[in-house]
Amino acid sequence: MKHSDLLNVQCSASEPSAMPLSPTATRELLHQLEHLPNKKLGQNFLVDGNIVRKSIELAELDVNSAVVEIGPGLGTLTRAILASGASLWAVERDSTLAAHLRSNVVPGQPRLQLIEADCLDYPIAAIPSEQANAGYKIVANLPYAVSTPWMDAVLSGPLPQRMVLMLQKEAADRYVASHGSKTFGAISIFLQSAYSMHSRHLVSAQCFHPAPKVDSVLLRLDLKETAVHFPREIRECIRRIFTQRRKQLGSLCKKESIPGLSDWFAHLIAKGYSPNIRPEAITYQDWSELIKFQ
Ligand SMILES: C[S@@+](CC[C@H](N)C(=O)[O-])C[C@H]1O[C@@H](n2cnc3c(N)ncnc32)[C@H](O)[C@@H]1O
Repeated sequence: MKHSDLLNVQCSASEPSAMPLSPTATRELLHQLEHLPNKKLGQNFLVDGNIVRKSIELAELDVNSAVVEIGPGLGTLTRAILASGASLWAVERDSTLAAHLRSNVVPGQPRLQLIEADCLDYPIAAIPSEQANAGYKIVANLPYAVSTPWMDAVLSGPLPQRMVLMLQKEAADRYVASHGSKTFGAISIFLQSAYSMHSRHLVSAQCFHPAPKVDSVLLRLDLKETAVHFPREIRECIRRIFTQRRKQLGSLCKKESIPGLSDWFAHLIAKGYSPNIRPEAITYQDWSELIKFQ
């Protein structure tokens, strides 16, 4: 994936009144709730209207959309998703914030189903499987600490048609890394085999309260028509191989018992790869061919 479409999104000056879209309003609301932002839960709340609008615009939502949100927090993005007419399934782990959402957002919004749970247990909230299979989108300002295990869980399917995600820049870099780079790994292969990157925007720390100490990126990913979905045992095998990424792929393949692995490796050599090739030097397209050898 190219990084040439990395754009900056500026924070906005004016803020709609219905949402806590300023650091002051957010501080006041947190004070009313007697709640201090929890660092471990990545509680950096969006306080910028431009970023909220940009997220909704990128998601292209309408009344027919089924959306999953991870970590609705104070409900800023949640309200904007609902204003599009979409139906929303959300999962929030923090009990104070879940109670706030239940009393302030859920009652007026029959299109919102909120569960208080860990997104690693409910990676696509509790969206019914018929709805998920019929097509859904994910829009979320993610808790950064769990974004990669959560993404791994999402990629086990059913796959969303589109994801508009606020992520720590380092995580986004890994997801869209090209082969041969130090950040290219198993998650890059799984994600890029199923999704194309539509756009990537750098987001200023000032767009959050409290301002995070890491850089943030708003990423839109669209499901490919030819999406490759790796079965669990192959994903685990690739993950094991990448724990020894500097070793030669040929010797790593010999240690694995996945059917078809040695045939796939022979196919790579026939295509012109060196027998001494390392896992990180294989393109995600060639990794995704592995499923044809099962
Ligand atoms: C970056 S904040 C986003 C809050 C809100 N969506 C916004 O944009 O202002 C991350 C949210 O995820 C919640 N969270 C953290 N870890 C979680 C987990 N494992 N499962 C579900 N929610 C989690 C936090 O409590 C917080 O509300």
